[in-house]
Amino acid sequence: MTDLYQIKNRSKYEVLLKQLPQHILFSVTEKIQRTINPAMLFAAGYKDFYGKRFYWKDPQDDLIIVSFGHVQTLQATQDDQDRFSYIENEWNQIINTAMIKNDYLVSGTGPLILGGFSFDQSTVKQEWESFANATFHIPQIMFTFTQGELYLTINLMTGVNDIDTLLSVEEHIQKLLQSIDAPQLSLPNIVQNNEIGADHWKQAVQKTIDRIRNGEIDKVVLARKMKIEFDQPILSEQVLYNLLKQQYESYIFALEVGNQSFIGASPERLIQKENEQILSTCLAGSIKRSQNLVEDEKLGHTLLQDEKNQKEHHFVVSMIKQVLQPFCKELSIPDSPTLMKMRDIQHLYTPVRGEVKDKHETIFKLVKALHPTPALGGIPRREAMATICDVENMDRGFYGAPLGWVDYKGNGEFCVGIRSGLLKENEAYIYAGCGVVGDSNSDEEFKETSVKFKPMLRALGGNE
Ligand SMILES: C=C(O[C@H]1C=CC=C(C(=O)O)[C@@H]1O)C(=O)O
Repeated sequence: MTDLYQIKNRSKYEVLLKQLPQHILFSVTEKIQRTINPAMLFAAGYKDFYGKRFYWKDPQDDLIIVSFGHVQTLQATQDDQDRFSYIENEWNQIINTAMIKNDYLVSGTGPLILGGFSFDQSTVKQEWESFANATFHIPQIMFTFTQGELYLTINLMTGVNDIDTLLSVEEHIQKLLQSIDAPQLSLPNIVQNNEIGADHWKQAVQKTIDRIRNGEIDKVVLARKMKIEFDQPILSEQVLYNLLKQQYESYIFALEVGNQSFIGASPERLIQKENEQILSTCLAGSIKRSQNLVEDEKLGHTLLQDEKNQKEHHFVVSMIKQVLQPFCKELSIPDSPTLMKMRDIQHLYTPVRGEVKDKHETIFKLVKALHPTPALGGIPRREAMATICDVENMDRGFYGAPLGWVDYKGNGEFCVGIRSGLLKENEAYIYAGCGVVGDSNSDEEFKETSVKFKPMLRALGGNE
């Protein structure tokens, strides 16, 4: 049993809160001396915060964020609005009047917004009914695991009963810390497993190859989905535990919105910004892995030499370079890609580093300019998006979309939400796509998407 948790300086904050006007974000950050397993902490929030939890881990485990509750939701719902600028403006307005108590100059602490943008501004939401074109939350309670330390940020929007609110937040934290325990991990049983419209999808790929060969477009990324049904509701923590065990070299995320949860293990960074420094990733071009070391190396070598995959990759590198150049004093991009090896698949990988001209430029601007890169959309962007809309016959929702966090200085990080799925009570939808170019073959692309389903299928307890 842990000792009782108390907010440091609570009485000081109570005095302060009495003086603050209403509708102001009040945020305090403290360092706490406890050893906590982040996934168990996430699970401990099931009772009080189901539907309002968030989990984020970057590939190196440099930063892990676990949050509970929402003090404010920022959503873009209109189809004709610039959702990136809208969220940026809303967040700036909140920050401009906020009272922030954070003595630590540590990235990922203090008030943040957590969430993401949908892949496109689709009006048909299909299974994604709880997710808007942009869905971000300011959490009420947020734990940040970074640089070997643990930070706790508490947020509240000032109103009428702030002292009571602060007390109830303290109680919630106590309860969370006391209920950290190994959670019930056995997954529900799969009763049905359905690759939706497999034949239709292959035809769509062929149609796209024809358009590319006709010279209408250069590259389009096409995706498909599977629906998995369980005999009982499936919970974020059950899947999260498996992803953390099986895909630890990835970004691992879970964003709960009511009874839906967007969850995944993505190897792809869209953009990271910390003051002047930015980092983006070109990831495109894939081949399976082999258990046999020699065979696996051969596969990697084949991928590095393969013209079709090189072409797919090159479209991404040149677009990211073109988009980031105007923002940067300098950009550093290796001349040729290397391999990124994940458990089931290997990719061509090129990191892009830069130093921005204006350190106050927010990450929103970079996300807006980059999304979707040709690793998820295509070239030219507008025509590729129209093709996706025309032939894919599904709503991508948050699949393939920017997901991450932004702090009160405009810094943050977004991954690309691939190798992911949507949990919705007894159902899960999982998504996978691949780059189509002129020399693609629809059967081969189908096989590639089957490999890309594997991480989520395994985490859901399915046969891979
Ligand atoms: C669209 C996906 O992967 C992208 C990222 C890496 C490699 C890709 C490829 O080789 O096609 C895709 O561009 C997905 O996993 O659903």
